[in-house]
Amino acid sequence: MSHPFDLTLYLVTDPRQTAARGLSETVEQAVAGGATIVQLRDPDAKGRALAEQARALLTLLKPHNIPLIINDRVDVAAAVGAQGVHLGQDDLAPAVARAILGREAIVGLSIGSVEELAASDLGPVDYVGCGPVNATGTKGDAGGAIGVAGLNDLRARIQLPMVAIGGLKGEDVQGVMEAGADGIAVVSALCAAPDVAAAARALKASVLEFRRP
Ligand SMILES: Cc1ncc(COP(=O)(O)OP(=O)(O)O)c(N)n1
Ligand SMILES: Cc1nc(C(=O)O)sc1CCOP(=O)(O)O
Ligand SMILES: [Mg+2]
Repeated sequence: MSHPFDLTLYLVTDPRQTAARGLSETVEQAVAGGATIVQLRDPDAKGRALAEQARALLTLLKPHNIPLIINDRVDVAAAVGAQGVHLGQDDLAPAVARAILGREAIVGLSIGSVEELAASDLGPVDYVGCGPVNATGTKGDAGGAIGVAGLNDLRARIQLPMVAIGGLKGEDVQGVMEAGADGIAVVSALCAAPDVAAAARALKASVLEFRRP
């Protein structure tokens, strides 16, 4: 049984977009506004630097009982005792992450198409991240936008908790939630917002308003 988690409002961090405000300050404000889960994503960071960032975020998130997910780096997640890891189709396989991190770890997997779904072992997976729903400037190697229709298609085939990701703004929330997502994962809508807490509050209220009963 993995740590409890709530996909309602999933903050994914980005080193460029948090540079001015600072990583910890950005995460703190997002949590104040209602972010329910946080992923540390810094694809260019070396392991030691990533581990230091992760430890700082764990200290910050612990009193709020909010899980920290490490993007890609199962070794760093294990080293710092993070609650989970998010893996893509080219990262370590979920079964390997599960074997390393144990049964309590939250293991997320990216699925961007029916073909990727067919090639994936969802047995060791706790939730899926589906997208990009829209075009995004945050991830240079993201696949083509799948839109709400693509999300609908994946929802019909996947029983696991699902978070939608990719270019999501307030105006997209109704569509992705009506397609059956359990929440939204965002980088720029929070990290680049002038008021992170206010942006988080507004996004979360919208997710809760439009979530399927
Ligand atoms: C919640 C969530 N969903 C999808 C991704 C993308 O993961 P991946 O495809 O491995 O790409 P990178 O983020 O590693 O560049 C994610 N990170 N989080
Ligand atoms: C990290 C990530 N993964 C994606 C996927 O489709 O798997 S899109 C993405 C970046 C999302 O950033 P923004 O909210 O700024 O568009
Ligand atoms: Mg990855």
